[in-house]
Amino acid sequence: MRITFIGGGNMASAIISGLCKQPGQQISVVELHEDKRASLQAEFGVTALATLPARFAADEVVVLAVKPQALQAVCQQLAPRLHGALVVSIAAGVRLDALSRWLGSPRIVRVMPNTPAMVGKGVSGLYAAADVGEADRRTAESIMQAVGITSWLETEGGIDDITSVSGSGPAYVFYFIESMIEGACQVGFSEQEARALVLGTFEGAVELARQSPLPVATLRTNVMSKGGTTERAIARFEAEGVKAAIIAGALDCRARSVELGDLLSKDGE
Ligand SMILES: NC(=O)C1=CN([C@@H]2O[C@H](COP(=O)(O)OP(=O)(O)OC[C@H]3O[C@@H](n4cnc5c(N)ncnc54)[C@H](O)[C@@H]3O)[C@@H](O)[C@H]2O)C=CC1
Ligand SMILES: O=C(O)[C@@H]1CCC=N1
Repeated sequence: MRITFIGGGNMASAIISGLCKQPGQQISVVELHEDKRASLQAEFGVTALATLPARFAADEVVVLAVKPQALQAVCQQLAPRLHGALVVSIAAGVRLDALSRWLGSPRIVRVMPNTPAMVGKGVSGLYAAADVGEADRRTAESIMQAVGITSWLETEGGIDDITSVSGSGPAYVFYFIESMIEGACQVGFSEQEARALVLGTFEGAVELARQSPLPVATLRTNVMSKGGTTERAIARFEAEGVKAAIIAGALDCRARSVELGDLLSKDGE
């Protein structure tokens, strides 16, 4: 498969990193910054270009991986060069009606990936309009399955929903990890020890949650002895509204995705 990424930043690098381990992929990246082009080429062996190719072919895939705010201009440059190539957009917020208007093509799949794609543990949501063919759906799905698990969404609003869970979710988890590392350092562990202890604890807890038939809340209460140490920690989390804040943050995240859609799916100047 010939795949060209437009934008070679954090998310594109994460997907490329997983994808280039698969045989038979011809991957190119169009990236404005020379230093990023050099490192993408050196790290992943991909072809890195400073400008868009003159034309694509109908059997190629173009992945839009620039910031949502840059997308309209990129689509307008791409439109005369597409020649029927399949477009996969990973941009948050920007909706299919705007993308198809800017690209002059309805052959588009929207994908909401996440950065653990870099280690083959990505979670991606996909959505396409009803008139996008089965072969194009399978192509987009196979790209994302090369770097993790995929889930088709029934409505375009599902992309906003999944952004607030798995798209942005790694940042929530890293925030929790950062906080636990800071706590461990305050107890007296070195940064290195704290990192190993916290990451080991996360890995163990996730694996236990995955393998256990018990609800996650029961796994939590199983750690909390009556009158013990964990109970004291969780009581503080509850008193400080940690759970409520995480839920509210996820809802704010979803609202921002809708808001970006309202702002960016209009035609700019
Ligand atoms: N970072 C994440 O965890 C996720 C990001 N996304 C989406 O992925 C897209 C990219 O996000 P990031 O990778 O985080 O941003 P980024 O800023 O790291 O990467 C964007 C890249 O596009 C390049 N660029 C800008 N204009 C260009 C142009 N005209 N031609 C070629 N390259 C151009 C920039 O130099 C930059 O390297 C966004 O639309 C975002 O909504 C989606 C899911 C998760
Ligand atoms: O923060 C953002 O807007 C992007 C979309 C999902 C994760 N990062």
